[in-house]
Amino acid sequence: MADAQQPTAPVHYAVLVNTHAGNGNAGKVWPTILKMLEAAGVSFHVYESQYPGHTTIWARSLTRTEQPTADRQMVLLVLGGDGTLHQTVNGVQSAVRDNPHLTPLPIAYVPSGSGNDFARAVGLPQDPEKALREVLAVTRARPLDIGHYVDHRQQRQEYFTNNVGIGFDGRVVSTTNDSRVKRALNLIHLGGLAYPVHFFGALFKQRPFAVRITTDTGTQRFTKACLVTTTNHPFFGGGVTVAPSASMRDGKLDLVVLERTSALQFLGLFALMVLFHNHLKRKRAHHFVTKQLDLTFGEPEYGQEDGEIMGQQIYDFSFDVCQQPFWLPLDNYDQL
Ligand SMILES: Nc1ncnc2c1ncn2[C@@H]1O[C@H](COP(=O)(O)OP(=O)(O)OP(=O)(O)O)[C@@H](O)[C@H]1O
Repeated sequence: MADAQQPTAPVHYAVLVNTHAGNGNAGKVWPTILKMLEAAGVSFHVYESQYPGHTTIWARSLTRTEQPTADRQMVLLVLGGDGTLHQTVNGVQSAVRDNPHLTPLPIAYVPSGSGNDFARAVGLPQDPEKALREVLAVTRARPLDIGHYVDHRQQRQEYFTNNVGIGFDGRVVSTTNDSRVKRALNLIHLGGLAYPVHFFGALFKQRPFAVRITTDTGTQRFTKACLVTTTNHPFFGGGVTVAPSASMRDGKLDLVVLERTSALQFLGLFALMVLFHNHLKRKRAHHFVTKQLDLTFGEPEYGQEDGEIMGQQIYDFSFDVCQQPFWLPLDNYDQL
């Protein structure tokens, strides 16, 4: 893949802030980040998210109106979690899809969510202040893979930086983000415990299901699938290594299918994934690396994309890969 060298026009940052990310953590670090931006003397403007989905609208409109010129390179600097980054990528890419003459604006990122899997995948510090210092030293954008899917039933399409999970991880995310337990734990600053609580709930509630999978090499049908995750990089669920060898530069997506014969067997497989990352060697685990992918489910299942709820529905998706320029300190670019 070509390394997109950018013109060295002066950078202007559009800072897209979601103070609600990370159970409010982003709101706490934002005053410090703002002071650091002012102290660095960089040119910037702040766009604060007022409601879920607002960041997509900002990113889409900025991509249309702030195309790079010889005098100015606009960079979208995201302060939030994986969900906020997801919204930003969708704003940029949907604008370019509607008007292919547009250049996608590069995205910089200061992680302040609860999972921060994208930051982990690209080797960006999890500490927002450290990440900002590194981001401000970046001088050019470089492309990385992002996933794209078409939802045939709902007739819509979407982009993702991390993964789309249908089945077990979809259920954990959906029940956690939707739950009274999480709101109660948030009040006593223990929101992080909500995931383990719902993990064990999902372990007993998630029944095996059928899925038909078509990859570059053919079609296969599974009848006892429990987790069907299409991923752009190794991590999901806040640092769990679902696909250890997944690359953001190979122009391909990794698909991991875990089958379930009993709650105990699935728990064992999941434990291997969390502790030793060697789950893909087991008989009930299946791994595909593919440029294109069709997933067709027979029954309603829960889904998540980049840690955001997709709802419970009968999924019929086609996936492929495209590129997004990122304004990040990618010292490890060749290894991604
Ligand atoms: N003004 C707002 N009010 C309420 N929610 C918002 C607002 N703006 C954005 N959101 C929502 O905040 C949610 C959380 O954001 P995000 O995913 O970035 O953080 P996170 O879930 O803590 O991080 P991670 O995905 O890394 O675990 C998203 O679902 C987004 O839609």
